[in-house]
Amino acid sequence: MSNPIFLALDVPQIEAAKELAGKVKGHVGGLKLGLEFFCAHGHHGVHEIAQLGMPIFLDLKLHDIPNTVAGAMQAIHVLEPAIVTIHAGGGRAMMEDAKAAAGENTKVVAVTMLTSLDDRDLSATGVQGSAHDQVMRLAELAERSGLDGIVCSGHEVGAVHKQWKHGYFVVPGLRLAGNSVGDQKRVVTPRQARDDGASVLVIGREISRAEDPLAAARMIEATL
Ligand SMILES: O=C(O)c1cc(=O)[nH]c(=O)n1[C@@H]1O[C@H](COP(=O)(O)O)[C@@H](O)[C@H]1O
Repeated sequence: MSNPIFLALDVPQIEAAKELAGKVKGHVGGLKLGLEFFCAHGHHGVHEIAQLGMPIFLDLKLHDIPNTVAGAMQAIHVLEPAIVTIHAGGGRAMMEDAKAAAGENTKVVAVTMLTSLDDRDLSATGVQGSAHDQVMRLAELAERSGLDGIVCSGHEVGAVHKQWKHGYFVVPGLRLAGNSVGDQKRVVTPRQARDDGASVLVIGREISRAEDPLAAARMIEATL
């Protein structure tokens, strides 16, 4: 089984990102480049990181009208990302058009409810019900829209996996027991997420902010 860990390279400098990725090479299965990195370095930055030879997860969380999101997907086609994120809240037509515009080797996954939000945050946006209900609802919509999978927290991945047998499930918000959660609210351990059916484990600060990132990556790998 391939290593499910994707390291979130949430740093604005290319050299720092390369150095961090180089340190943990062989102990993570891929690299995630998000808004911070992409806004700073765009295609050039992605090419630089892709040279390290690991699968690239382009976490752009696209959310706009269908035509605009499809155009953005076409514009990143050339980068051949293994995974791209869009927001499920953009609705069915947006998700369908995003998938149609993506390269055939790119998995398009929809963010359901960010792991930094809890039930109270959801209610403050005017949405009724729990985080669990919201994730299940949006997962069903993403499946019907023809996407490859979703992004959700480890609190929901077990239930989503039962409902969507062959889905591809990306789980961030992962912490080792007792570690600081920071801005995350729906958190589980990497092992728990894996056992409950996560396909990809997104890990950022547990590795990137560790005194010894290689030791941290190896330790997390060993828990799986
Ligand atoms: O799409 C994501 O990757 C994502 C979705 C989500 O709901 N929560 C979430 O934390 N993420 C990303 O996962 C990473 C988590 O970082 P750490 O909390 O440092 O492990 C960040 O790069 C976030 O942008």
